[in-house]
Amino acid sequence: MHYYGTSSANEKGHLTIGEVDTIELARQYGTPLYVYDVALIRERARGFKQTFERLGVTAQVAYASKAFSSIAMIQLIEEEGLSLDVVSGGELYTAIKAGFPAKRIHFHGNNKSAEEITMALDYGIGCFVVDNFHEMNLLQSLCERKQVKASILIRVTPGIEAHTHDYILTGQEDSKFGFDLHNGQAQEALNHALNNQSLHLMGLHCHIGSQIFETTGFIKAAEKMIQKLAEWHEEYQFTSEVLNLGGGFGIRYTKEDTPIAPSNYVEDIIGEVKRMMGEKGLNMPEIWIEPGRSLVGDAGTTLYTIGSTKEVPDIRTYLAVDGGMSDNIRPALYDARYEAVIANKPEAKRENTVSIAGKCCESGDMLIWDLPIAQASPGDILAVFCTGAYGYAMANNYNRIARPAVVFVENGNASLVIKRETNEDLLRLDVPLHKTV
Ligand SMILES: Cc1ncc(COP(=O)(O)O)c(C=O)c1O
Ligand SMILES: N[C@@H](CCCC[NH3+])C(=O)O
Repeated sequence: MHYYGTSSANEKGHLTIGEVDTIELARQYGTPLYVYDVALIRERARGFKQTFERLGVTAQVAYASKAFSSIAMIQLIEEEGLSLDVVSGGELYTAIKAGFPAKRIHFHGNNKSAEEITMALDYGIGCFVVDNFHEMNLLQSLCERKQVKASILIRVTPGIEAHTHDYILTGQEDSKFGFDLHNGQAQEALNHALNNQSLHLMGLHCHIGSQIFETTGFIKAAEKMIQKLAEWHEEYQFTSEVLNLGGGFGIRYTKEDTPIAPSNYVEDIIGEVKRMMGEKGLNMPEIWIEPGRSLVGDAGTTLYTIGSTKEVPDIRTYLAVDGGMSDNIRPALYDARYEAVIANKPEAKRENTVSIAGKCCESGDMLIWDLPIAQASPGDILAVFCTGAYGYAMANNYNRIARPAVVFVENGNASLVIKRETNEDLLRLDVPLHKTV
């Protein structure tokens, strides 16, 4: 049994997180329920920050809030002194409502609308990560109209094939994101930005993908960007104030996953960046990174109540829970793997093998195939680990299933940070037939 963060078993033999009994949580808040181990999020945040401090490198660690965004989550990130990456008007609005300092917000996205850009300019955010020429022109004209100047990074695709699922690859040449670094697009973007009074070009950004275990891809991407920076320094006297290396650091979901510690990712990559910048005779820029999954992924656990069972003789046993692809679409979307235990007896011998089915009307709604598990009965609580990133964030109302609640636990206390949706909530945007609005 692999216990993450502050997880443990108490004297009743129940799984605890943040010194709170998960069975009590299930009873009090209902299931499905996302439970976040706040101490583990703090530990991860501090780990990233302190590594940069130890290396003597000026840095911004921007939490990629797409992994999990809520008012409380953003406030926690602010408490830990990180910056924030947002990718939509909704994430930006959440951040502002959470009281997050606009100057430490970086705005991403491959198709930001005029409304979103206007909103970001009005809030006075710190940086736009410009993805394409359409956005560059739009941003420029909106800045001119408002008589303001925007700080920008240019997002480049360095042509790196990281080893991860195809759907979460982003740095390869054939990608919808960013300016190609090698076919002249990035240079054209640089020229455009440098010749524009409304834009202040701070540097380059790249993000090669997600759930990556090796540092080689990050280092190769950095090498390609540094090579370009050296060429542009010579040709345009352009000095990059910032080099943003994106996020993508992998985490352990199952025993097959072998990530390195977050601090080691940073040490390895930054060591090489320093060396390469020195080799090219360039000043070390401020380094920005954007971890999402590695800050919150293993801090999240989903609690479900076990319901029906179906035996397919000589083939398998299906055990159904009261959630599924509506609260965790990752197995269906990426063939993602998870581990789980029965939370009321995490230490019990796992002598059975079952497959955990969701309750959606979809054969593909399977959370875990062939899970070794203790004897389970209806009413037992199943805890699925590592659902903290892209779990709630990608939750949906398929089959009109209401989205679960989210609680934060820390030092023996639990607090509700997102309420459970109700059936009434599901109707709040509906307009009855023949009624005009
Ligand atoms: C631009 C960018 N930055 C950061 C992230 C966060 O990635 P992860 O959650 O893998 O750290 C993503 C998502 O892959 C991204 O697209
Ligand atoms: N949502 C994806 C990762 C995409 C990250 C955003 N660029 C996942 O669950 O793994």
